[in-house]
Amino acid sequence: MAGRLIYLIGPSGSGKDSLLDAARTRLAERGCRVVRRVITRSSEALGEAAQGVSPEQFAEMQKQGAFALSWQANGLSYGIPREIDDWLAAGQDVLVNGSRGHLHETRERYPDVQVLLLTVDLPVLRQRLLARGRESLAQIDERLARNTQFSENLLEDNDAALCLIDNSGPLENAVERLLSYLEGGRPAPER
Ligand SMILES: Nc1ncnc2c1ncn2[C@@H]1O[C@H](COP(=O)(O)OP(=O)(O)O)[C@@H](O)[C@H]1O
Ligand SMILES: O=P(O)(O)OC[C@H]1O[C@H](OP(=O)(O)OP(=O)(O)O)[C@H](O)[C@@H]1O
Repeated sequence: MAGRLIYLIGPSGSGKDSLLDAARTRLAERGCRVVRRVITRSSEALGEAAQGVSPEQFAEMQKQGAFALSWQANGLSYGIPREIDDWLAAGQDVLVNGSRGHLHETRERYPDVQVLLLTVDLPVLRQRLLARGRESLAQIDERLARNTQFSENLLEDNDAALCLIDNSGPLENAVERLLSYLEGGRPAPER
């Protein structure tokens, strides 16, 4: 049986990278692969979460068909290596740090994709982006503005296939909800 493609989305700063990092070992124990993305952001070049490449390298990789999915956002290009198709075909679950903006295309290519939306209360989100200190104030405001565009649409769609995980509290709570989702198909109810 084919594995499940699980597509984790959420606002910038909602904790997608943190959640995947914190859950990495336990996900591996359950046979779930976390995709290492290709990003035109050099500071992530050494991280487990991403391979940093130049825009030229990215364009070349894209031309060679290296990506199963790819998108542009926040001035960066992101690619999901096409190896995920082999993993899925071999029955492995695959977790992707995805893009809200690319959800439609992802669903077209992978109709059975399972979508997890990570949410954080707005004041907490702003604080976390400021504390992360990776972007300038102007960039943070751009990211927060990008949220309004997506969050309302996603939540108003009343999309039954969308599963929500709140990360306004301790990260460990979100980790537990992610893992119980993987075990049962749906996370335990919010406490
Ligand atoms: N549950 C949490 N409690 C406190 N801080 C968190 C929590 N989750 C994430 N953070 C912090 O919030 C910031 C944004 O998280 P990050 O994983 O980079 O988000 P994303 O990948 O969605 O942009 C980081 O500085 C991270 O350490
Ligand atoms: O369409 P959106 O949902 O807005 O997503 C755009 C991109 O932003 C995030 O990446 P990244 O981890 O580089 O950014 P972040 O840490 O600020 O979330 C996300 O994983 C997408 O690749």
